[in-house]
Amino acid sequence: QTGSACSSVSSDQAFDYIVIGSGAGGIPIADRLSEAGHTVLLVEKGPASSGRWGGTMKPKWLDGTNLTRFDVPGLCNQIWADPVGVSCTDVDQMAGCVLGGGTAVNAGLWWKPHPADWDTNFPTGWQSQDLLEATNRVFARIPGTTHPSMDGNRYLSQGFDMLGGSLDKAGWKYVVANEHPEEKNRTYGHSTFMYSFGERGGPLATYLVSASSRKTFTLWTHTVAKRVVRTGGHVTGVELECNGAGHAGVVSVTPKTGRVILAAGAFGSPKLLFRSGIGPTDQLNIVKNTTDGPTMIGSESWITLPVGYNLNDHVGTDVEISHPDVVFYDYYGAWNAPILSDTETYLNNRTGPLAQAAPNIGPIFWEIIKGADGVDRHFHWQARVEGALNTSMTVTQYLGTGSKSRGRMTITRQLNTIVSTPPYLRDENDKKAVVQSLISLQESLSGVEGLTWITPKANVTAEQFINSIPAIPSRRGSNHWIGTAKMGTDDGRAGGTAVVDLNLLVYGTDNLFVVDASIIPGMVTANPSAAIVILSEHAATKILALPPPAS
Ligand SMILES: Cc1cc2nc3c(=O)[nH]c(=O)nc-3n(C[C@H](O)[C@H](O)[C@H](O)COP(=O)(O)OP(=O)(O)OC[C@H]3O[C@@H](n4cnc5c(N)ncnc54)[C@H](O)[C@@H]3O)c2cc1C
Repeated sequence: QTGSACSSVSSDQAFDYIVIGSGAGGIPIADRLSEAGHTVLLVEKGPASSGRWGGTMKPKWLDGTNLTRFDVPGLCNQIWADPVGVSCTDVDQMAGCVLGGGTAVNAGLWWKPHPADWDTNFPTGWQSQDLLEATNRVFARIPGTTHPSMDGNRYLSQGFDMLGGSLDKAGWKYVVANEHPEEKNRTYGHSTFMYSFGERGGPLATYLVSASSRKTFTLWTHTVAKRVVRTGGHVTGVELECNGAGHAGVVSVTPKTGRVILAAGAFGSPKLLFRSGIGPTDQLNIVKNTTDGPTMIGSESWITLPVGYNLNDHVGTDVEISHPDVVFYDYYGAWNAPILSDTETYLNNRTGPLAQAAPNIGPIFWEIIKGADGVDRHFHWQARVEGALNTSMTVTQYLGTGSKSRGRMTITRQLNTIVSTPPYLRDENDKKAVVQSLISLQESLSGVEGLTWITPKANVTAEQFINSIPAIPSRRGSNHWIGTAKMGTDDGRAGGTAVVDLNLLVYGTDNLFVVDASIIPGMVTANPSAAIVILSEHAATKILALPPPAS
């Protein structure tokens, strides 16, 4: 239904491609498809974020500038203090529902993937060799930086120096990570961020800028996609829900040749599939019993696929250490009561602590541990200056590539998505490797003068500690959700595990694709946004090469 504040979609308008969701997956592919000469509509349910796109959310000290909270690296953790109007309300996890999705709200960590990230879990055509060109294109546009402040200095680096120096003494090797993505075993380095010119940067400042310069590109914010409209396996348009602003009605794709790309994230894309009658029968029956029921596509046209299974996230384990050298900076305080000289240097030159990600992230370090099952498990450790004391560092261990545990997401009667089976440490060898990796860190830091372990305490073994933390998202979650519309050759309609094929086409359809974190078969080593942008680039090449659907 069209509400008064929503513009109705005109029925004579059609787009070659409709991309739903403007996150790490959606923006790059929308740009590439429009670059190829197609008409592209990018639909985003949230409001503008970055000032460049008309965003307005900001603290007082940014009044009079075109910057918002999303643009200033030092304000990136504001999402935790004040998520209202920014985070998704239909997902039981933290996710950005604004223009840019996760790339607008995240901490900007930006990693060139280790070759094993592709080679371990991805199928033919998606191996590290196949992804080289896409990787180069992405890093040419968004190179990332290890020193975001525009004067090249790193501010408040005491924590980095103490912890990095200690690892160095224990034999870990310093690397510039994105120059040597393959060196991820007992190595450490500075964080790399997608920031540019002292601001957030990333897809919003690159791909979206080039897309928007083309007449063929259209962006609709504040516009919620409800479902795709389809006849059998052919999608003819997208139904938009009025949520008080934006567009409403059914927007069509170009007859016969048009395509729809779901890029609404690891929860948003499955939700759209469920509401479009695509998924496991139990989930479709739930949707059938909601307000969607009367207009939902008939069960004779349902496409049964394992959407929502294969859910994964980095399993996170926080430890805390303290050292007298470490200096805390109150990044949360920078919202209401910033240090004036720091806002000045930031506003005047994009320098100083506010040009760096809160809460002073780094060092990052890596180790690979072989499990009893022979599988290499990649660990990514991420330190930040935050914790119980002013001299604390919280260090999060993430288990990535090689992890075997999986969970499931489902939908509720209220049409919210939930993590119904958390994916954490369900595999014994995952758990053993996590314990082993913690022991390895404890050993490496054992001789460091002045260093105190706050968590785990000295009288708790690594195993007891790991077992003591509940395997639930609030305690182990990393906001790196993937896998709910898995890519593969084993067609899920025939009992396989895959929802999309190697061109990211949803099985059982001829013009519906998924291009976001959902399609990733298994976890990558580090924070995943760069990997998702790379796969979006690669997907564009594949989709553009496909012949149009047979009419
Ligand atoms: C707080 C936080 C911090 C993070 N930090 C980092 C980091 O430092 N580095 C890193 O690499 N990764 C980080 N991540 C993870 C990373 O941002 C995500 O993995 C990535 O953005 C996922 O990309 P995506 O395209 O799958 O989905 P998203 O980026 O989530 O984009 C999905 C988009 O779809 C929109 N949408 C959803 N449903 C609909 C609908 N029905 N209609 C219209 N639009 C819809 C959403 O509003 C959103 O804009 C972080 C994530 C969070 C939440």
